[in-house]
Amino acid sequence: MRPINLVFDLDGTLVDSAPDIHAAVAAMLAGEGRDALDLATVISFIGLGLPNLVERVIRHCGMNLGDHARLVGVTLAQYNAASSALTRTYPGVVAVLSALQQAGHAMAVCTNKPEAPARAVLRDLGLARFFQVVIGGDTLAVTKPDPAPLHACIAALGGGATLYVGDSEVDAATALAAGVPFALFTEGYRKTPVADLPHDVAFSTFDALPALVAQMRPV
Ligand SMILES: O=C(O)COP(=O)(O)O
Ligand SMILES: [Mg+2]
Repeated sequence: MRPINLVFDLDGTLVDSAPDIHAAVAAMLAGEGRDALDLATVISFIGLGLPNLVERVIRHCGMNLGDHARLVGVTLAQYNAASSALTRTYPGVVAVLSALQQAGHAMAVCTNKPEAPARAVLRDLGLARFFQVVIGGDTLAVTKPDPAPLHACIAALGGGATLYVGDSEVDAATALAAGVPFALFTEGYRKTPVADLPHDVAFSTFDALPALVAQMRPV
């Protein structure tokens, strides 16, 4: 098997981070004198980064969009204070990343989460050592589904054959826009049926990923 590049999405792919995102939103809402949203509602807002998530919360709650920048700041501060307290890796993630690293694959994270908390989550959950490159939602001027963050990850890994691994509509669109093969993790935060999400391969448990990587023909 020839080593390839593996680029991973973070939220809903490597880690179930929704409980901490939910808590940060709840703390922000409490500061505004409002009740928390339920977890499923917050999960439905994850995918296009924190500023977009806060905008969706504001619209959902009938709050003032003029407060958007302030509420993004409040939510990010809350999240930075506790970005990994309730966040867990999906089963098998650490063992599989170890095996893939051992096999010589170069690996990166391409997330719409801001870079600082993305790095904190990776560090706190023992994942940082697997990734040569981390690009977050505020690293470049554009975010996924623009293909630039994924292309920047691949370039930073030295170019060459790459598989992008993600859980959501945004990831499928990013892979298509970038012209990169896409492996869909089906147990994350997607809202669309698997059959309706463009993907090359799909998997529901991480122990299935190495075999899918091995099947990839380097181009
Ligand atoms: O922060 C988000 O909204 C999504 O993050 P992700 O790109 O790691 O899924
Ligand atoms: Mg995701």
